[in-house]
Amino acid sequence: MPKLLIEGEKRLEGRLQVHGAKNSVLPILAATLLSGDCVIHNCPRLTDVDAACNILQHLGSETRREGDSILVGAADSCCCCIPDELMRRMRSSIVFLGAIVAKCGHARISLPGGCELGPRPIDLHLAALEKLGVTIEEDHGYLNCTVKDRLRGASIPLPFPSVGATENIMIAASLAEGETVIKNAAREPEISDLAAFLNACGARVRTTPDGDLHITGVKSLHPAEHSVIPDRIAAATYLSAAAVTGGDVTLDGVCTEHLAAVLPYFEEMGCRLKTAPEEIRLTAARPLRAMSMVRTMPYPGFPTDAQSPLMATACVAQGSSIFVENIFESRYKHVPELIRMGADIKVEGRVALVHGVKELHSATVHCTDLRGGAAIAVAALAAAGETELLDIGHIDRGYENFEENLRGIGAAIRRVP
Ligand SMILES: CC(=O)N[C@H]1[C@@H](OP(=O)(O)OP(=O)(O)OC[C@H]2O[C@@H](n3ccc(=O)[nH]c3=O)[C@H](O)[C@@H]2O)O[C@H](CO)[C@@H](O)[C@@H]1O
Ligand SMILES: C=C(OP(=O)(O)O)C(=O)O
Repeated sequence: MPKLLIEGEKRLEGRLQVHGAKNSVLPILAATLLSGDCVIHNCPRLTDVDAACNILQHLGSETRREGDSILVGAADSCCCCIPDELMRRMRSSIVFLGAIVAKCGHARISLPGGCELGPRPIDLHLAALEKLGVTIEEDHGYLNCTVKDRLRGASIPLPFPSVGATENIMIAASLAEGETVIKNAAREPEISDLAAFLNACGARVRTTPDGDLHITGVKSLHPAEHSVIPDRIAAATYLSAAAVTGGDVTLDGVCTEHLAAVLPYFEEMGCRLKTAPEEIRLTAARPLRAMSMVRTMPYPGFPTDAQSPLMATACVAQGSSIFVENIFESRYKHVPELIRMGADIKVEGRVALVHGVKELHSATVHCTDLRGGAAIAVAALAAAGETELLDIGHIDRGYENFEENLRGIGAAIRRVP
């Protein structure tokens, strides 16, 4: 199994281009099933994106990569079934359900994979699709879904603004008869990006000032060309890497606005930020100062996906930082690995208390999940000695050219088979 070897204590300096957002490109690729013949630009090279293309191919669409673009051909006939092996490869496989039922009127899928962050039920997805007229029956780990006639628009109040459920409803409701209103819809930038793509294909999706999403169903969608937004979580990770190494790094191709909840924490740590709409320069303080409380919340709050990379920087900041994880029940799996590297962290339920230490040291550590793995790599960049990072397949799900990017700004990091 490949692993990363990271020799720490190298100051990061230079410029780095941030890739397109994993959490945008995946639902957009699912939605292409309804429009066909699309060109999607700024698609990162990630194993999750490969998985999405494999699902599209299995369903009957051709996909071809040209540079950072993916060309998706129209599926003449859709096979309507995603096998278990493909479903398990990522969380976003569930977002294909809304697309398949809208296109074919029936679907057979099993449960999705993705990072293990505690229970990740899909009850909100299924209840919403039922409201749109889908009948769902469980059959030995598979869901058999059927639509009588056509999907019908409905009022769908979400008890929690689930990102995936909002996406599934948006895609399915685009071809439903009549209007769908999603109350308490997720507001993440990736939701707006999916809406922009659907609208480019002829859908009618709009957000009202109170944050509700209104989707007026249309008869069919047409092909479109779309460019995916920058990955705000990759940006937050590379800023964390710059901060923890006392570095001076400029990120290109970002959307600063999407990072509004994250950037103030770097300033609190004493880092200087110079921002333009598509560029952020971080000049780190030495030593870093602890952060006040970081509470993860749905957008526009602090993103749960950025919790672990920021925690890695807090490990070497002077003073104590508090993290409160409000989105997932079990998103501190990286903590025992950081402790192996000398971090001082206590976890109680949703709260993690990080006492900054003077120095981290190298160790043999495992990626526990995607962002947890990236966080451990960030810590290793600051640690004395050479860290051996295992199970790096998690990192490949969400970071394009992770080690090349970091090496380009001065990190001593290499992948060994
Ligand atoms: C591929 C993708 O875009 N992944 C992101 C997406 O995941 P994902 O779409 O899975 O996240 P959700 O917003 O749906 O989940 C948030 C919370 O709602 C709960 N829930 C969700 C659905 C449901 O049917 N029932 C239910 O109880 C989940 O268990 C979790 O506790 O949003 C998360 C929250 O911003 C991010 O961390 C993930 O990176
Ligand atoms: C949790 C994440 O991904 P997924 O939902 O695909 O598991 C993530 O991107 O941090």
